[in-house]
Amino acid sequence: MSSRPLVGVIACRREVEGHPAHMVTDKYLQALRDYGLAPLVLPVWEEGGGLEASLLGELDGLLLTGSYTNVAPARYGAERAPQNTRDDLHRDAAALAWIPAALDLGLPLFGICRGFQEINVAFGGTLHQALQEVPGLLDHREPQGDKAAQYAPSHDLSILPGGALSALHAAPASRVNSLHQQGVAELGLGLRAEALAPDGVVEALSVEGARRFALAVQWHPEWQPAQHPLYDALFRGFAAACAERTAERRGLTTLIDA
Ligand SMILES: N[C@@H](CCC(=O)NCCCC(=O)O)C(=O)O
Repeated sequence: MSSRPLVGVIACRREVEGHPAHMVTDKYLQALRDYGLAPLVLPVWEEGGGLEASLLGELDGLLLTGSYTNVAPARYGAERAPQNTRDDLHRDAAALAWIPAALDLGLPLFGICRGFQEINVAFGGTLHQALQEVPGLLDHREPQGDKAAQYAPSHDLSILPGGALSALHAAPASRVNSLHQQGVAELGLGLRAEALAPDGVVEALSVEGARRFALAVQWHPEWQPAQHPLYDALFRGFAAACAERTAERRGLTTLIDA
């Protein structure tokens, strides 16, 4: 048996070569592997929410990745804005079923970009569908250029004191990349804002009262995490929580077997 904690990674459903497919870009899987974790891609289906939520109990962590698609506005009671054109209803169904199940199981939960937005919606929060159209807010979309330019840090970040993020990374400020059009409008009940962009947009959140790591960020820490102290701290914190869960799960298995 691998000693690496097993981390479920939500897939996106897209058409590939004319067929519906389940896919995750490699940088998410590679980052998990680099931090000592074993990623397992989880398929999503709209009917039944994909993989049965009870199977999450076989995992040591859950990663909700970024995606160019958006949570359907009907999921948070909004009309569709014209700038909001890309859905993945299969992923919406799976994410919104798995988030409460993962938290009930005490599974470490890490949300990135779309994953961050899904956690907010799962807790009853709402999203701005086009931040760049909201007076007073910055344009949070990626800069033009190659991937290195798009994923380079592009705005400041204030880390709020006394929270789960500041416990992982003590510096009160950082700079992060930014590749999103949507963002938190109202924060869901039971979530805590952990970091803010210069325009006040929530950039990181945690789940209050969660048994283990339950953090989500609007930026992309999976991009070269070892080169950025804040990104590195996030993956180290998630990996440590997953390892703790592995120890608990395997301890329980041994007790049941005895
Ligand atoms: N579509 C949402 C979420 C943005 C997001 O997750 N971007 C991912 C970019 C590709 C990647 O690096 O995985 C929005 O626009 O706000």
